[in-house]
Amino acid sequence: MADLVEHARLVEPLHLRDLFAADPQRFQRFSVALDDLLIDYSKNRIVPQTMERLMALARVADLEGWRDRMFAGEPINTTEGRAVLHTALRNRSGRAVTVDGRDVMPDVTEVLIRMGAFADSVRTGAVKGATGKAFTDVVNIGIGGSDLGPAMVTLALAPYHDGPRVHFVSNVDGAHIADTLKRLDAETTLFLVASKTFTTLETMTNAATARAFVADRLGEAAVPDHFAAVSTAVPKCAAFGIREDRIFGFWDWVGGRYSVWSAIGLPVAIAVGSERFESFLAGGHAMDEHFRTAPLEANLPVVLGLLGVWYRNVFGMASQAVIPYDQRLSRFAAHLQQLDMESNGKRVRRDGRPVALSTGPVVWGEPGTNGQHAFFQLIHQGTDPIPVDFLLAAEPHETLSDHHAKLVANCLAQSEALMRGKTLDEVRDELAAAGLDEEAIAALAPHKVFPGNRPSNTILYRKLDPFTLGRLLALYEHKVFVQGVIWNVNSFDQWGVELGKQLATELLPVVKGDADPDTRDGSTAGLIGHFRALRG
Ligand SMILES: O=P(O)(O)OC[C@H]1O[C@H](O)[C@H](O)[C@@H](O)[C@@H]1O
Repeated sequence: MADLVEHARLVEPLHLRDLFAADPQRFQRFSVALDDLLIDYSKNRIVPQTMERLMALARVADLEGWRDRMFAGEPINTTEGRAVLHTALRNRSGRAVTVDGRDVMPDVTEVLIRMGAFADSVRTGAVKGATGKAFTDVVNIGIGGSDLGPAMVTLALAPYHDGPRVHFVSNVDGAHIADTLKRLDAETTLFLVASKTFTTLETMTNAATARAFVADRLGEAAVPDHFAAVSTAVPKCAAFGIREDRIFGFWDWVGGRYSVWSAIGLPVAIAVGSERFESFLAGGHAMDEHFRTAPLEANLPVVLGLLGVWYRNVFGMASQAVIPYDQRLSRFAAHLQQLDMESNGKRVRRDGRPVALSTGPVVWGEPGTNGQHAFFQLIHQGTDPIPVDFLLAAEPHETLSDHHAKLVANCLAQSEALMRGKTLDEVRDELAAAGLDEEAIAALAPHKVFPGNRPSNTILYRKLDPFTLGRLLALYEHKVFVQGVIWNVNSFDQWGVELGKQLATELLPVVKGDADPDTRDGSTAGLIGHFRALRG
């Protein structure tokens, strides 16, 4: 890393405008592609030696070794003693994948076939509710990885959605399930309880409410016909009253935030059909094969990951924006937040010692063009540059006059503006041409200057179909993996979410008035006192 910091001294004074002017081949030099999926990374603050040094950093960190260990099913999630094999869920190669000497592929295939058949029977109406009616609505009850992935994918694949309506309930706030249920008829509603552990407070609370909703309207005996479950904890699903043939399992080597490829994808399969779900898996697999075999220099996740390291560790940039110019990816950033921030939001290394470098950035984003009219001011002229990933499809699903041309023009305009900026001289000339006098120009010009030299990647693909969505998601999963290797953290555990859960369990009886708040800190006790006073 020290030599990268040293190298950055050479790069820092350079402006992207000048780098483009000096090198007509810059786009060709700094773009990588997997078939139609192209990443243009030429609008980054880099020169050829930067990439060479970043690649050297990856080799020193043994990125290829870690990658191979992950694909081989070694227990690289050491704090939980688990393999990391979401790639097995989308393995279409026919190769065996072994964990503890056992090939997991037969189990993966068995569940995939069973869930596909169930999804398709719900779609055709062959699977019915207790009163003999087909399901018009499906409610997925889950949170975190058991919600964000399937919700994001279902929305992204809206043009292919020809199955029942699908709703997602995650929050323990009763508003979420109440607002959902009030639009639904119990007779035609199927509930999917999705939880890796089948213990999560939010999901268990919402599942109990949904169960009561069915039992109240259709009688207790109707419950099994209106529920299915997805979990690694099969006995717990059965204890909830879910029929064995409606329980779809997965395995502890699938992290929650990587689980949309497993039976957690059931709502997606119900929405778009098992065939399209498999096409989504095939897209993920295509990216896996690329990541596994392409040289680092031409490897999309590697390039994206290392550029992130460059900005995070050398330039100290603490956030990363992801702006899809693709409305149906409007939950993509929300999904990436869990993927990236739960994976690499770590402060100790694999060996438990404090990290030497800053780790995961804050990931955030909204679709363009909406973002332009909201927060882009800060991205263009704020004090802290923020690297941006733009995502863009060449072909829209809609043929609505020139909407898509306008969308594309806006996306390209934003990255160009960030790169070029606008100099004081350019601003002054513009204002003079508009007829302003010298005094007015002097007062206004500084406000209209854009520094430029602000980095972005543009990820351009043919069309947002299931296969491409699979490739995009796997691209970001592996990007996160690459960065975790460089930072030497375990990207696959999430101990940071535990303390809040523990304290919530302790606080519940206090909030309910069954225990005394005096043992809490002054703020918490004070808030509980005020809460109780407000509740009368
Ligand atoms: O699927 P579940 O076991 O219900 O877990 C749901 C989510 O909750 C946890 O708190 C974890 O931080 C997430 O990684 C997980 O996806």
